[in-house]
Amino acid sequence: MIGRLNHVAIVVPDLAAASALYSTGLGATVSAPVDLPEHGVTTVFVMLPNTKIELLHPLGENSPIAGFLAKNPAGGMHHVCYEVTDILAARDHLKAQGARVLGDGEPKIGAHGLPVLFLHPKDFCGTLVELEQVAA
Ligand SMILES: C[C@H](C(=O)O)C(=O)SCCNC(=O)CCNC(=O)[C@H](O)C(C)(C)COP(=O)(O)OP(=O)(O)OC[C@H]1O[C@@H](n2cnc3c(N)ncnc32)[C@H](O)[C@@H]1OP(=O)(O)O
Ligand SMILES: [Co+2]
Repeated sequence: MIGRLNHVAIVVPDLAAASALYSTGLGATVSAPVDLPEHGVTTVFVMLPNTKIELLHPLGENSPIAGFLAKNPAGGMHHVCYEVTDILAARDHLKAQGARVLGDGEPKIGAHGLPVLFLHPKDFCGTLVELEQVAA
């Protein structure tokens, strides 16, 4: 059901410092920061030849990553995002097996303009999983 690894996300306390670490330090191509108020995050994408790294910082009052940053003040790996071609079929398949879909269970439009859903970390080996629907 899942396809390619779309991105690995890292929550960081300072987006500018993290961007510099990846661009100047590691020599990667790094995007400008983009605010996603619907998701309560600001994102920077690090482009790698085979996948992406998503640097995340909380945005607004009720950010879903505020608690994670409070617990991990230096930052830390936050989620992995796998591609699927039919996100509603994937969701229903996972729900039928008892996995918890976060939020209201309906896909939101994610950082790449495509539908995304999140699955509870306690149901996936302690790792928060994002699913992103891509073209078949
Ligand atoms: C848009 C863009 C995109 O790519 O398109 C994005 O990615 S947006 C990315 C940001 N959006 C999201 O993450 C949306 C989905 N996430 C959520 O709804 C929430 O973050 C959440 C429910 C996973 C956790 O919320 P929270 O931290 O406030 O809740 P709690 O503190 O009660 O956490 C419950 C338990 O899960 C653990 N826990 C929390 N976050 C994570 C994580 N990222 N990875 C692994 N474990 C985690 C906590 O330590 C705790 O464990 P213990 O009980 O053992 O202490
Ligand atoms: Co993500």
